Amino acid sequence: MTDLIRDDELIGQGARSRGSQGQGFQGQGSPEGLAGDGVTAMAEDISDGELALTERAALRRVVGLSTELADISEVEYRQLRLERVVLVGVWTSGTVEQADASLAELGRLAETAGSEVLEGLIQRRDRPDPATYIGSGKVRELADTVRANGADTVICDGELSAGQLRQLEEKLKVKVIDRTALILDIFAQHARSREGKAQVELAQLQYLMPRLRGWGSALSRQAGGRAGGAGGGVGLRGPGETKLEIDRRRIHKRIAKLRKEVVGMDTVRRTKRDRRLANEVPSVAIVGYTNAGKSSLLNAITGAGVLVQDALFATLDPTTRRGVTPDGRDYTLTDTVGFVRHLPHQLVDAFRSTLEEAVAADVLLHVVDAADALPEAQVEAVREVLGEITEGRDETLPPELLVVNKADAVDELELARLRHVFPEAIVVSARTGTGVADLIEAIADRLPRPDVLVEALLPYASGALVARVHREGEVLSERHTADGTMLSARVRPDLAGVLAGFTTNGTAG
Ligand SMILES: Nc1nc2c(ncn2[C@@H]2O[C@H](COP(=O)(O)OP(=O)(O)OP(=O)(O)O)[C@@H](O)[C@H]2O)c(=O)[nH]1
Ligand SMILES: [Mg+2]
Repeated sequence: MTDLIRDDELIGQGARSRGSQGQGFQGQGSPEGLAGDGVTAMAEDISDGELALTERAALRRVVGLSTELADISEVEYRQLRLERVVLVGVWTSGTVEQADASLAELGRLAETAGSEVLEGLIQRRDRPDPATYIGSGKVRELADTVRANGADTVICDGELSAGQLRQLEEKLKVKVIDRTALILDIFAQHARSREGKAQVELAQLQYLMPRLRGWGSALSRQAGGRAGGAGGGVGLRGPGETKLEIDRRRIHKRIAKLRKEVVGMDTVRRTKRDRRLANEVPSVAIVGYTNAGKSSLLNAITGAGVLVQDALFATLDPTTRRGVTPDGRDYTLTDTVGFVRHLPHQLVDAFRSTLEEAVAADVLLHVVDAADALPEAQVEAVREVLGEITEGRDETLPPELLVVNKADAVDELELARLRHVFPEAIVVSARTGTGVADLIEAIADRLPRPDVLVEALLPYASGALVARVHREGEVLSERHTADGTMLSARVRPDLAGVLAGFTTNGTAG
């Protein structure tokens, strides 16, 4: 970011100055910035299931290098190839802080997608201009900013129509994408599982359908237009330019096929889940805003090595790990894809099955980032999407356990404020471990209790069964007698059935 541009209507976004808690634009390792702090921070424990972003980014970079610019050095390449973007937002309602935070977030999203953010502009308007998103007079100022900074892409903080995108591109002579395309692009880069990839492609095609005619044409006329070619750059990866050119019917067909695939994969996952449910292992789902520290908390609670990165949408595939309560009961803990303000509805639809799984858990662990500029807005955005998922169904959301994370990253004053705003929340730091023990207790408290009271005398030869009662049930008393272990416990019906085989005199019934 360079200087602010300020006048009555066009308000510069001094995003760098907002970066005190690592929420600004600087220092966040973008996928291209391979030596960035985010990347090194996660280097130690990456589970097999989720290979590092580093690897994906590296691959992407090498591909570009070999196909386009094989004869120049990597540094030169990166300067040429990295999108240099200018952000622009229309501020229609809310406070100036909210408008700033939205654009700062757009900047982090852009960096996550591998772009370099040069400048951010916000225009105060009652509503976006139907033709050019920002007012036509301001388009010229934006064009000047673009030229002055040598930018090659403009990213708009909203969802634009095909007409708006086309007109802006014609006037600005650079590629124009919107927030939705950017988020879809990040998802396309990050999706790893077959299901995740299908879900993202589906969402991208649904986004592209109404925009097929026109958008991008302004640029393809330009010599070396960046919207075309291999990879297409930010906002145009995934289905990409070649698929843009196939006709609607074929896209429709592809969408139908993907839908079917997603449904099929959903069935597989449901079966797995049902198997878990049949075992009646209680489940906890971690939900929350992207980068709130969900994966870090999963690691802190279970000791798992799930990918953690200071990048948005590091996690796209739900990961399930085993957790144990302090009194030894098992439960499952599932990490989920993060939420973001204005999560494209195409993505909500595409990820519905994944999110539904979270919503079917016994407890929702809702993680909020204390160090965010607007933690309350994070909570609101997450609850909104969760509400959308259960909308029109008689299913209700599981009880929510709100967790304020990154307590180490804010001062006492802000912590006190958050405690006041969210009196029910548990305040933790996944990084230092503060509060994690309390959190584990709180989870244990909220898990459904096994409800069949049994007394059984288990012969010493049945040590494995004793261990199982400890793991799955709640042991009320345990005595070692001459005949075996005398247990009084609350267990779930299936285990009660097994234990019914043992009378209190220790013989199998
Ligand atoms: N200071 C501080 N940083 C934290 C804490 N917990 C997580 N972080 C950092 O926050 C960033 C995001 O953490 P993740 O666990 O990947 O967050 P996430 O919610 O899983 O993010 P996505 O999967 O991208 O949605 C990483 O850089 C973490 O190191 C904490 O308690 N304190
Ligand atoms: Mg994560």
